[in-house]
Amino acid sequence: MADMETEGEQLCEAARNGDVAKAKALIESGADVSFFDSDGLTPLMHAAKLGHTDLVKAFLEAGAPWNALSPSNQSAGDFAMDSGHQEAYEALLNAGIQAELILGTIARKTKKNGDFEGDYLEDRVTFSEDKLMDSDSKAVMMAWEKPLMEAHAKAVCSGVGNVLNVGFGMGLVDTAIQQYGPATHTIVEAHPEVYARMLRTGWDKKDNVKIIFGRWQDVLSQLESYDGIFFDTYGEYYEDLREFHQHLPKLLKPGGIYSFFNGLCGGNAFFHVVYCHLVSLELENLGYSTQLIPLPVKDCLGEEVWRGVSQKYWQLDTYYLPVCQSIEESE
Ligand SMILES: C[S@@+](CC[C@H](N)C(=O)[O-])C[C@H]1O[C@@H](n2cnc3c(N)ncnc32)[C@H](O)[C@@H]1O
Repeated sequence: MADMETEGEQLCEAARNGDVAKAKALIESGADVSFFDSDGLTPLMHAAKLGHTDLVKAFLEAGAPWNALSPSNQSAGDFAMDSGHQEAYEALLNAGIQAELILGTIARKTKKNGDFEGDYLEDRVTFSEDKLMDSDSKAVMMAWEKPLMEAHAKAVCSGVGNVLNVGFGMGLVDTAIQQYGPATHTIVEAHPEVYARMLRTGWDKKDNVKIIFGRWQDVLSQLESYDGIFFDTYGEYYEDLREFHQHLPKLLKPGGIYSFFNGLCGGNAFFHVVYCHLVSLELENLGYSTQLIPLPVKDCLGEEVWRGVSQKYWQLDTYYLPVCQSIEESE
């Protein structure tokens, strides 16, 4: 045990010194590449912090976890990114994308807005002026997202015509979509209380609105094809988003625009970058190009926003709004 610890410490030291030969010798003699030192840092984090790319690669090849987190919730990729070590950053980014393509260890196992037990659709929800919460005080939707929802609406309504939104929440995106006067505006919503509130507030009375109550997975046969589609559900996994994407060729008209709430790994800057790449790659394989439009969100996200909410689902300064369209048409 003591030996393992000493070897681990030595590996961290070799990482800090950029000593590739020493690090390789230690790894060969059985030193643990996933060792955390007394500061809670791994050899990979030390190497990334100081931009020792050869070591970053050697540790990754030896099986060091790319997604280990320091006590301040930073991964090796965050350290490389923050210190401006481009090469080390790219090596970590590639490792992250490859690992997630195969294993999906992060976002595939976390639901939107955090990991939680139970079925959200059977829970009670509470509405207040600035948020919609589930029974665990986790935010389903919050008013700070209004400018983002307006930007999403603008993107998916750029050609107006027929628009589809999946997930009503607080109706922010739908209110914005209405302002563009689409010919038809279809809304899919699965939560009975959210649906009841839609009826109470007259959404079913709007001329161009068609509400489909149910999980999108269960009502696909009632959907048509659309000029603009927005997707923003809650209590679902990354796998559900991927599954929705499989239906895009049927749901999106030629020339149509698709966008989704990009909250992927919103608690960690590097993981977020990995997932932005991953989702873009997966969409590309389906024939769609993805443009990520940066929108600053720091100013609308003071600490007070999260009062009473049990989990901050977004902690980054910039939101990357995805705008997807068929590769053929975007060329
Ligand atoms: C984050 S909110 C949407 C917020 C919305 N974009 C807005 O602007 O207010 C997610 C919504 O998706 C709904 N939802 C969750 N799972 C769903 C599913 N499988 N199918 C349809 N709606 C779903 C939730 O009940 C919730 O109303």
